[in-house]
Amino acid sequence: MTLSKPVANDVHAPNPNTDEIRQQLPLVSVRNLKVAYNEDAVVLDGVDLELFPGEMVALLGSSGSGKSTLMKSLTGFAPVSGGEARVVGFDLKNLQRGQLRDVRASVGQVFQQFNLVGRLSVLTNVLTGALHNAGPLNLVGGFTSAHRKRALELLDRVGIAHKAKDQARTLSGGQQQRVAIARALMQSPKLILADEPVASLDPKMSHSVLELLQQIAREDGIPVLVSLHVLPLALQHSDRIIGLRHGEVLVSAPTRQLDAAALQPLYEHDAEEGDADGALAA
Ligand SMILES: Nc1ncnc2c1ncn2[C@@H]1O[C@H](COP(=O)(O)OP(=O)(O)OP(=O)(O)O)[C@@H](O)[C@H]1O
Repeated sequence: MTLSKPVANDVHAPNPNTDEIRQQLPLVSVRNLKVAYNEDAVVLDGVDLELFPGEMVALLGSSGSGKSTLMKSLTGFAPVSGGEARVVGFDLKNLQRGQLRDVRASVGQVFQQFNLVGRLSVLTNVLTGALHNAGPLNLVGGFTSAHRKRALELLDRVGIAHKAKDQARTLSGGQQQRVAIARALMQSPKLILADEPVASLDPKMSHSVLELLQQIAREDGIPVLVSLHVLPLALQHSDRIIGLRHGEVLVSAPTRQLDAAALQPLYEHDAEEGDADGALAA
């Protein structure tokens, strides 16, 4: 059985829209960001990041460099201790009452461990994505036929409509990640954050899931920020790469200008921990 859906445009070719993309307003604009959990735990310092509609941006860095923290700061799960952070039109340092909920409703999230409810059907898992925007719905009979139609369309788009009635826990890892992506799309997100979405998948599935995210970025105009540990995957599946080292941006460039050697400094001095070797593996 193959999980690969035909890709409408060639995601292996350089994004033809790269120059036009950067003439639009960014959906994420972070300047001089500092994240400190406390005085002794400054995790990010002086980080700049912009995400534009339609681009897939890979976030690289060795373990502990701050990738997850940067993603968490964009949805208020890590504190913006200094600098500026604007996300989908909201100033995270000056949110009005209720606006944090609005930010989170606008940001689809995909995780390494999929975070599905295993005993529920695939369809119900996708439907839960609608809860972000839908007020007091509940899982039992609370969804409209329009919700169900949309969820089925999304399952078809990610290539697993035939699994809609199956329990989520019976699916393979690659299939579960596709369900998680469909659930994120059910939110009608303005931005997608994917924190190590392929770390639990084999190489073939990893390519397949990253192709899907790239396709969504391009076709829907949604920026996708994806953290990765494997450089060849980042080089193949992103328009731009941001590299963190000890909480600071060391690399920020279009992917076409980079190669493995240019990214190596992100992992230097960590070799004894095995991080560089792991990152360079295909
Ligand atoms: N809630 C917290 N309180 C204090 N320190 C934290 C907290 N969360 C993370 N950190 C610290 O922040 C640093 C960066 O962690 P983070 O999880 O962002 O790194 P990462 O690059 O995502 O790592 P990995 O690739 O291993 O997931 C680490 O030193 C970590 O111990």
